[in-house]
Amino acid sequence: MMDYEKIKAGVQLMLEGIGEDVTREGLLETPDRIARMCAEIYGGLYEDASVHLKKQFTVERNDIVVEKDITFYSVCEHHLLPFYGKAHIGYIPNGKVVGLSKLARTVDVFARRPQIQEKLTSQIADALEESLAPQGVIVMLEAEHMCMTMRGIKKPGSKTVTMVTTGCFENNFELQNRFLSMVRQ
Ligand SMILES: Nc1nc2c(ncn2[C@@H]2O[C@H](COP(=O)(O)OP(=O)(O)OP(=O)(O)O)[C@@H](O)[C@H]2O)c(=O)[nH]1
Ligand SMILES: [Zn+2]
Repeated sequence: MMDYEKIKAGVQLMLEGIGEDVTREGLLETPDRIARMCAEIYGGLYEDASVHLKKQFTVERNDIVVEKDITFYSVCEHHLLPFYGKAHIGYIPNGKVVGLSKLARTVDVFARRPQIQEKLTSQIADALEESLAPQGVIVMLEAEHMCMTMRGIKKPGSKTVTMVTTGCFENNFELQNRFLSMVRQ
């Protein structure tokens, strides 16, 4: 599990490093606050998506399922700054579906870790692929990276869009376009 004492010591060192007075009132509890926050924003490190995807329902028809505009917050592993936006997930079942909330839970399991957007996108797709064995999965993420906006190149409003396809969505542009038009509706 997470080592709160290490996190607190690290935060204290960083504050000292930037020249802050760690004994002033406003900062006194900050290492502890950040340790508690880490449990929340990096809690996905201790979660297994397959637990959420275990319960499945049988369906008679294998029509496309799309869950779109799933808000997510993650942290870029290069700068530890937030990136956040919307996840859109589509799949074509193979006789089984999962509860809709479980798609959003799967996004959270992988978003709540130090991440890069490409890996987050493929981890979501792989988890669905493995647990559900559908005919195909498509995952698209659109996000703003604070390391691109508040520092460095400073390009507010720029969006990073990533997409991963598996199975029947791979190289099938008609199916991909169907998903995209449902997402854009
Ligand atoms: N591929 C990818 N890159 C990311 C993501 N989040 C942040 N980055 C980039 O990671 C790169 C790290 O580059 P470095 O050159 O090592 O770091 P840096 O000097 O801080 O880079 P600048 O942001 O250009 O100032 C930057 O180009 C970031 O824009 C992500 O989710 N995916
Ligand atoms: Zn970054």
